[in-house]
Amino acid sequence: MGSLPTLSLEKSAPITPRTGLRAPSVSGVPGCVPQSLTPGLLHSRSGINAAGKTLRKSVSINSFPQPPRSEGRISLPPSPLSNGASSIRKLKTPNSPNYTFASPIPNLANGAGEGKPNARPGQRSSDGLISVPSPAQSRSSSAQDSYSTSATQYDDIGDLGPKSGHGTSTESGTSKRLSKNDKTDGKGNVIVSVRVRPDSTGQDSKTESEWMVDSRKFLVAYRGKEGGNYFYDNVFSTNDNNSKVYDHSAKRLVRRVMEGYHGTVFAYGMTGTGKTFSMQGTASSPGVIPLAITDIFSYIRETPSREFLLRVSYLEIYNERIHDLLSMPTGGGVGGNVPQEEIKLREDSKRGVYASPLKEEIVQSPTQLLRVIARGDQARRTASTQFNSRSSRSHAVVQIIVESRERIPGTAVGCENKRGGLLPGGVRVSTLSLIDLAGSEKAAETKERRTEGSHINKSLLTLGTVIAKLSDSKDKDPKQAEKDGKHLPYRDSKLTRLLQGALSGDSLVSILCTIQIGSVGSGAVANTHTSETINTLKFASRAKNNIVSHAKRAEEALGAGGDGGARVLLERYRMEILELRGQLEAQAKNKSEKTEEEGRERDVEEELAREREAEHRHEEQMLEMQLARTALKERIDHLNRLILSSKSTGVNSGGSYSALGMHPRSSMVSIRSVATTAGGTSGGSRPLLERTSSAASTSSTIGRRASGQRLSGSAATDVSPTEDDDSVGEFGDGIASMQSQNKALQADLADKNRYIATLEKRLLQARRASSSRTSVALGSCKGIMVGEDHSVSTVIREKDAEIAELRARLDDKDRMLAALRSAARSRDNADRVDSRSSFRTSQMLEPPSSPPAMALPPTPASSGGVKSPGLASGKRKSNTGFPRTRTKSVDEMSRMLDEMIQDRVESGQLVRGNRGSVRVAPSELKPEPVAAAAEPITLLEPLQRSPPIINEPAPVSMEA
Ligand SMILES: Nc1ncnc2c1ncn2[C@@H]1O[C@H](COP(=O)(O)OP(=O)(O)OP(=O)(O)O)[C@@H](O)[C@H]1O
Repeated sequence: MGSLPTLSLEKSAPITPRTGLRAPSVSGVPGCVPQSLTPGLLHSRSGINAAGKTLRKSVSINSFPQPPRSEGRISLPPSPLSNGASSIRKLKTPNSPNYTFASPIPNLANGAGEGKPNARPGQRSSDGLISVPSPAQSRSSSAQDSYSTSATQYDDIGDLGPKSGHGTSTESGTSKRLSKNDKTDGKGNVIVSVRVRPDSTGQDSKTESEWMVDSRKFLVAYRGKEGGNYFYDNVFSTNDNNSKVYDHSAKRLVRRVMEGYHGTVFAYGMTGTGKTFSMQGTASSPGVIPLAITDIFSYIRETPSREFLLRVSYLEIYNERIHDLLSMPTGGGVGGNVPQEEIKLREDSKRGVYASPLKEEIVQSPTQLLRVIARGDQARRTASTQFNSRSSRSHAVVQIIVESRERIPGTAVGCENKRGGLLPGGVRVSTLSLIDLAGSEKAAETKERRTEGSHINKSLLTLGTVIAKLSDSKDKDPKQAEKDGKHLPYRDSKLTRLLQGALSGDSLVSILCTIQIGSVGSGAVANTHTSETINTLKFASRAKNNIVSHAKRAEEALGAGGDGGARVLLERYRMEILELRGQLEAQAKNKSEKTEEEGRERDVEEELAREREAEHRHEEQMLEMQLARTALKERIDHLNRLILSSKSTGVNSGGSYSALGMHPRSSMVSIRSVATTAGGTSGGSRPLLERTSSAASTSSTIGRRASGQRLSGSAATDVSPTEDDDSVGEFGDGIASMQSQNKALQADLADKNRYIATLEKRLLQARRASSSRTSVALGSCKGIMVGEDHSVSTVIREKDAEIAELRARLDDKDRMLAALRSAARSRDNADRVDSRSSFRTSQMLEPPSSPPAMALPPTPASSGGVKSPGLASGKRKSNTGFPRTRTKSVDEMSRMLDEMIQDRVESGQLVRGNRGSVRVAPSELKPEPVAAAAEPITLLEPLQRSPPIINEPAPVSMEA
């Protein structure tokens, strides 16, 4: 109209954020019976209808107050709702002969026919529903009070209930039905509904008498100035609740969106007429958005043959700027915004026009989706206006993007075929846009409201203009018309730009226009209200007439490539899942291989360690055995020498004196070997060495010839066995030699005991170590150490046997030693007797001039009967420092002894050997003393490893 009325506006309250779904400010609507229009009652009643009562819906056009002129008033842009009248044909007034209020609707005043008019096929029942059975596939919504009756039809839907007879007509007085071409020209894809909001005051109003709302005829009629009949796809009376509105205007569209079509539902109307109430509803009466969400998830549940992925975005266009409501802090409101990256509208050949960058949240449940939307509602701008204390000051657009893909039977996530991870058919993407437009308003008090109103009105005006121009190109493809130079001003506002796809035919469209025809206050306000209502009705009519939708099912995007494909999250996620699964499998494979390799390495290392340990143990055992064997061998040699020495003592003594020269040497050898063998393990090494020197000194004491040579260093060991044979006792001092011999033997005995103790100790240690290792080995590695354990135990047994044997030999030696001591004592006694007699004899006889050759050992020094220099000169000096007088008497005694021996040889009592040795003649042998010594020799026979020293077969003879 171009002029704005001067209105007495309420003071605008500051803009506050919404709190989600709002409770209705008007109660008493549910439960009301549908209005019915009875001509007789048109002028009698108004306001909210009560149960069982009819409503007056029209008043006399003459009583309607004229709107005030607006000259010189606020220069807000003209309301688009009042600006499009010129572009459409004028409605006929109620005076038109075709317009009648005398509809064949039964009088419901008596209640007889309440809700049950004489329904004819194809006509609505009293509640406004078409009496057509629901199609078989029609699903009942899970929302309360949902209906299963189809509300409209779409171009490719042959199975939906026919409703084509109830279209729209703006021809006054003519209930023009949709032509049969509606189905083919795409009009069936556009649903236009009008909802009448109940009067908030409940007061009678003259304006109501001028209106007639017949939901059964889909008619809104105005009898005032510029009056006419308006037919739509749906007309919802004040009694119709949100559920019914949804079922008839959006339910089918939502289903089609789930099947792959794009769908747009938007609410249009003057401020405060119930757009937000219809779109959002309340907790007790959910609106289009929550009911659509419920149906979306119901559809997903009922369609196991496909898999779905849902994303949601929420934006608002406020003052011609796009804001992302999901990225804004809740409760921000105007002035409380944090700076956002500017969101621009872009166009894509596959996506059409879209806002970017825009946050999209993936949702998996109705509750989650509702929470996301409620969060966006919190951030949406609202303010108090003249007609609405919580007026939406922006256009709000909820977009639910539905991705779906056919699911191959038997394949769940993770069981995809290996053919590149793609399933036949690809992914289908469709979008459901649910738009709550800001309400147009005529004037505003504050500058802020005026600015908002200016932008709101401008965008709504552009929307009206676009729709009006669509009429001119409705016989053409809108895109083709665009090419032909038919300019459609989509770009003149963000709203029309965003709705371009829907308006140009790519989408199924459902437009819900809200009006209020009740009392709205003063006459001026009422006039404005009526004007806006008429403009809304005209907008709805134009939309129904002009928008032609050629919506087609969205193509399925194959793969993740391309512009469209890149946006298909379902496919991207699938590819990502496949990729991640591949990585996981590769990692698991690597891990298992690594584990196996580590296990193998560990096994090899353990095996090596075991081998090393076994080798080490074996070496230790070998070393111990070697040591023990060496010690035993040397000990055995030593014992053998001792035995032989004792034997040779008996043999070489010739019944007189033992050849003690053997003892020092044997002792030295054995002691040295023991010391060497025992090494550091024996604490007795020092005493043994000391013993060596003492033995040497003892030897030197009793040594007769060149004892310095014999006792010096290794010379002792250089003495050949031949020499031993002839090394008879050369000392005349039998007492000293026997004592020395006894001492040496005792020392040897002590050494022997010590050595055996050491051996036992070592064997014990070896046994312990072996047993502990064996037990460990058996515990950790059964069966592996059995052989070793067996060998170790064998060794231990052998050692035990050797020890037992050694002990037996030791006992033998002890016995032999006792026998020797006994023999020595007997000999001492005999020697003392002989010495005394010899001394007496020497006093009576002249000593011989030459030493007896027979008694000398066949040493190099004495071989050939040559006297030693010492002996010859009579100046031999003992190494041990014996007094010369003593040496001399010994010499004399020896000489005498030699003479005596010579005498006995001559008398046949003694027999001289080939090499100068003497022995008792067989006839003179006395068997008893030999037994003690002979037995050990026999016992020790197995130990003799060196050849016997005794060359002569003569038995051992020891004088008692
Ligand atoms: N059909 C209805 N039944 C009951 N109450 C209604 C109905 N329609 C709207 N109302 C109430 O009217 C008031 C205004 O409604 P609503 O905010 O939905 O209007 P609007 O068209 O969205 O206004 P605006 O454009 O200013 O945002 C709310 O309190 C709402 O509860």
